[in-house]
Amino acid sequence: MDSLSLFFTAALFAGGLYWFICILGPAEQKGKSFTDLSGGSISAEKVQDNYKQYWSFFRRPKEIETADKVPDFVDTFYNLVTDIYEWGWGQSFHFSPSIPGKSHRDATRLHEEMAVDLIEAKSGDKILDVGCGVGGPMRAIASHSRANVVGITINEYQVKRARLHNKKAGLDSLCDVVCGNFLQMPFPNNTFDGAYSIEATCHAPNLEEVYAEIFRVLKPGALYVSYEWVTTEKFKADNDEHVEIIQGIERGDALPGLRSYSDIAEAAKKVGFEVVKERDLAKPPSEPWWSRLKMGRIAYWRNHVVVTVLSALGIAPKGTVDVHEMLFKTADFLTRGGDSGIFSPMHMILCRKPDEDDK
Ligand SMILES: C=C(CC[C@@H](C)[C@H]1CC[C@H]2C3=CC[C@H]4[C@H](C)[C@@H](O)CC[C@]4(C)[C@H]3CC[C@]12C)C(C)C
Ligand SMILES: C[S@@+](CC[C@H](N)C(=O)[O-])C[C@H]1O[C@@H](n2cnc3c(N)ncnc32)[C@H](O)[C@@H]1O
Repeated sequence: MDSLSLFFTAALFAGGLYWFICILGPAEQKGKSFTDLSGGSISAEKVQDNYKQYWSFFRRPKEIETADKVPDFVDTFYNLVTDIYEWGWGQSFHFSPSIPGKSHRDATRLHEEMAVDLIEAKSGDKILDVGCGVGGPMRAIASHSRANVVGITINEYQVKRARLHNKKAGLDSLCDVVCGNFLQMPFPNNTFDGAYSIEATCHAPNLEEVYAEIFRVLKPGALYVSYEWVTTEKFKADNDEHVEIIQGIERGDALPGLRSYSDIAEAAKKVGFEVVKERDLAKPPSEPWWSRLKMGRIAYWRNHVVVTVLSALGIAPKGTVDVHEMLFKTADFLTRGGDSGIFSPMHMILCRKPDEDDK
């Protein structure tokens, strides 16, 4: 080959590689590059073992009897997936209805702002984010309302990431993050002027327990909104395909058993909340929340190749390929859950803690 052909072949190869890695598919990002995918707080050599432990625990969620072990395994799950989520999805770990003509980023922000508008948060208020991830929603909500937001997550690595992002965004004076279990929160009674949880309380083995804890830390009269993962009225427990989809979602998302939409308000009322509003935000006229998952499919293949190469080169921990493959399959179950209408990740409930004099 003469040097000119060699030059053009190399240029073509480099261009193709650049297109494959950097341009193809949604590069949501980020702050997280594919070259620094880690196992969160788990050391690189233990990622594969932790993945195996996670998998054997959540493989049959309906059979989980030791509810007290769930938070630890959820913590392991987030060590395994946090970097991949940030890399392939962004800093907000939740879905939102698609909005024609708007980007995913804008649709995500509007879904987050709706939560804070529902709880009427305003400048100077102290608001709790229950299960805050790396703080995408917290930052959007703090800049929209100028309220002070305190987030809690079980995962120490997410605390580190969230604090870093808060600082970079210049929002660290409004946003604070603590590591802890939302079933036993390190806050005194009657601390917060409002609270929200976005696709997080689905990890609680018992919804009443987490709602009771949120009720305890809210001031009387304060509002709480939650976007819950639920099976809808279309889910039929005697339909094998429905069961397969729901189990697939539970396994790939660290859920100790999905709840029915009809259990949500019941749990809220049991702990003392007054239910102000309840609505499945996935229902028409909302556009499908799962179209973003469907559209990303080619990029997931690209990501799979990238992760496999990085893992073979020892840049990403061994086990990252397994975790990525699990997420790949989960995306399919979630899409089928959306297409069939048997599952919603945004069943919204707005509650109020009654005023002292309402008693
Ligand atoms: C609320 C929860 C998480 C919801 C979503 C943020 C995540 C659910 C499934 C995740 C993903 C699936 C496929 C991945 C893809 C294979 C990879 O290449 C890039 C990242 C994904 C798109 C990843 C991103 C986050 C999700 C959409 C649960 C846990 C309660
Ligand atoms: C899917 S993520 C959603 C994060 C965030 N709400 C968002 O939308 O970006 C779920 C979050 O719940 C947190 N979580 C799950 N179980 C928890 C527990 N027992 N205590 C505290 N946080 C928990 C996880 O650590 C994670 O941050």
